[in-house]
Amino acid sequence: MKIAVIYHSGYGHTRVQAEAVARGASLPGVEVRLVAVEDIEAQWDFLDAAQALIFGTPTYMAGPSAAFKAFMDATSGRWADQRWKDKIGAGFTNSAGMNGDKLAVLQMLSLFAMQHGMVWVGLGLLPGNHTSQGSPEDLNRLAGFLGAMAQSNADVGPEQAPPRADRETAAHLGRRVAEAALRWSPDARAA
Ligand SMILES: Cc1cc2nc3c(=O)[nH]c(=O)nc-3n(C[C@H](O)[C@H](O)[C@H](O)COP(=O)(O)O)c2cc1C
Repeated sequence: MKIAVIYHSGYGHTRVQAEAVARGASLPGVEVRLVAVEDIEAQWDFLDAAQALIFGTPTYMAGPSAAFKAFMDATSGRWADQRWKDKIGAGFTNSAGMNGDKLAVLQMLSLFAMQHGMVWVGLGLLPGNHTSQGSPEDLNRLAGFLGAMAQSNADVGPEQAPPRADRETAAHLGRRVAEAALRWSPDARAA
């Protein structure tokens, strides 16, 4: 079972989120590879062989970063022959605003996966921090559903942001994708 976490991070915050996704996806029998889009040329074979692809980008100007969009565009040959059809897909994004238009990015990532004929796995968590009993320490404190959201204060580095709740939310997504891929794979069904 192979899972690739493909991400871009301009200043390191989304890399922290990507590492948390990879940690969560690292179940027994699962090989997880973190792939920065800068290194994509050496990783296409791994992506093609993977059962699940998890996409992550910072939210820049209400969309994915230009570097991540360049990766998306570079997959058009694979789209044309639907080489990634039926792989599991999921997504995450990080930005400075609590909202910051992160949903627009998750929508774009999910549509990207749909164009490839993939099977999208959402976060699968109820919202945290949305009642008087809630706390910013809650999982899914940003109340995303389509994927994992994280928020990083704009004046601190990746050693401080995104905070633990968002890192654990990211790990939850990674674990959920790995579990879904294990259920979905024909090899797992035969076992
Ligand atoms: C060009 C640019 C555009 C940005 N646009 C947004 C935005 O639309 N919404 C938001 O909340 N934050 C925005 N930010 C803040 C980043 O999303 C935030 O700093 C994030 O943590 C950067 O992640 P990174 O360190 O992985 O690059 C923007 C930052 C940059 C550099």
